[in-house]
Amino acid sequence: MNSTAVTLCFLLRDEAAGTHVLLGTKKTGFGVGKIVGLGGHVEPGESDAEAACREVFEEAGIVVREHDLRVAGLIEFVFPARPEWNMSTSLFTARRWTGDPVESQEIIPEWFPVTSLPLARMWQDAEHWLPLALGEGAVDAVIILNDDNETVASAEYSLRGV
Ligand SMILES: Nc1[nH]c(=O)nc2c1ncn2[C@H]1C[C@H](O)[C@@H](COP(=O)(O)OP(=O)(O)OP(=O)(O)O)O1
Repeated sequence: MNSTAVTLCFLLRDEAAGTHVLLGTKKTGFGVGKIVGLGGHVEPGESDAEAACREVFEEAGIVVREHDLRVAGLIEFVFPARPEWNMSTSLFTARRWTGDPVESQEIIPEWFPVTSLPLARMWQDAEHWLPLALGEGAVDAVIILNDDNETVASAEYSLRGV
């Protein structure tokens, strides 16, 4: 499958009210208007982990070190009607970082309880894989979108390391 390498990185913070995850409203580009994870394209010569750290800094001003990333899985997003949008997406979580989230040109960052994710405002497929990726293991998934490039035609996933 010819797909673009991208990353998503989910910062997790334990509070009295429970664990929260940093997501953000996309202001530009792919998925504009949706609440998404922080992340983006892996540049040539970069590892997935390097790209995740760079994107978190560019999109929210937060410094995450590679050794504080936990591998949370791999998702193939398949857009049969727009194969040029196909993405192979490395997922990470992190519980240690430096700084407070700041709005960037791309993202308005916001914390959400992991037990109350804003799924209605996210990509429709997120309900299938995001709760699993934020858990203890790692999720491997293949999400095939319908020709509207929004709704889910099929979602197959399995859990690693639980
Ligand atoms: N079906 C889907 N569900 C989802 O939750 N996230 C998806 C998705 N398909 C793609 N993504 C994510 C993966 C990746 O982090 C992001 C696309 O990368 P970017 O945010 O970098 O896109 P942009 O077009 O804004 O690119 P840049 O101009 O390079 O920033 O969209």
